[in-house]
Amino acid sequence: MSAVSSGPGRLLLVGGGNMGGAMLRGWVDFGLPADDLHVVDPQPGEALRALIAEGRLRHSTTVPTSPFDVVVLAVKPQVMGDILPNLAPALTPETLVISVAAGKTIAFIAATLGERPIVRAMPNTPALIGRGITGCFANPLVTPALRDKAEALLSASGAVVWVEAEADIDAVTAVSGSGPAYVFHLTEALAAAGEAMGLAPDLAMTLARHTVAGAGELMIQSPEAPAQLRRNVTSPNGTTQAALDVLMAEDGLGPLMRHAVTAARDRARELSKD
Ligand SMILES: NC(=O)C1=CN([C@@H]2O[C@H](COP(=O)(O)OP(=O)(O)OC[C@H]3O[C@@H](n4cnc5c(N)ncnc54)[C@H](O)[C@@H]3O)[C@@H](O)[C@H]2O)C=CC1
Ligand SMILES: O=C(O)[C@@H]1CCC=N1
Repeated sequence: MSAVSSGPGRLLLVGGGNMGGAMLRGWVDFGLPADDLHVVDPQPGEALRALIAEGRLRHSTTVPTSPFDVVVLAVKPQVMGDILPNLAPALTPETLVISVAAGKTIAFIAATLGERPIVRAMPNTPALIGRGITGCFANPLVTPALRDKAEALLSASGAVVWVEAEADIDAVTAVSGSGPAYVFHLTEALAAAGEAMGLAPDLAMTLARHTVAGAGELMIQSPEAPAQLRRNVTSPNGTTQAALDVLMAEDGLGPLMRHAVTAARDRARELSKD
């Protein structure tokens, strides 16, 4: 994190919504000075409005005319095409562009912004509490120093991993970019199952939330693999085994998850064509 504290230079974030806002929180908490952090968003949401009110960053509704060292694109993929032509005043040939937009390729971005250092990054919303993970791909114009800068910035949101093939970003999107939603839905489904067995809704949700959160934390803190942690819960012929016989059946969670994650990956591929 020292690179962020010592300054990545001037950073422009385009789009301070759910994802941009979550990354912003990490940059603010890690001490990026307000004068070096500028957000363009014509309709700032609640989180961004709070940071603006606290004086933690600069904000405008259009792209500023001064150049930036790093420009992070966090608008919806569908509006990327409208945004890119407006960015010229904020760019120098050395500006590092980081895009978190699902599906939008480096070639798509370079077609408007020109050949330049570009990183495609796929973060996730646990970034809001510094517990995200970001998968990244850098084009060949990203020097080792720029890669370090990107990694320092993105690690303000949690872990950072790099992939060697740009196409893998679509799979990263499907696994970890969208992944928090699967876990939240699992929590909803677990609570609903408890409710269906007669537990009060609040109690069922409390049990489900703490179970998912506790199991998640255990997976991070324990040296044991998830499969072993699962075995540790499963007494032979006990209650867990009865449930896992359903979840691990041929038509259980495994194929369903593969089906769902493949749908997300395929949608990322489609977004590249919009
Ligand atoms: N939400 C998530 O969990 C993740 C989202 N992403 C990517 O992040 C990007 C943003 O997604 P969200 O934050 O979920 O969407 P969002 O709708 O919450 O945020 C988008 C923001 O862009 C702003 N905006 C719209 N037009 C603009 C313009 N012309 N100039 C500047 N800002 C503009 C909106 O006012 C809004 O605040 C997408 O490309 C998505 O694929 C990536 C990883 C995870
Ligand atoms: O749903 C989406 O398209 C974005 C990308 C990953 C998470 N949210």
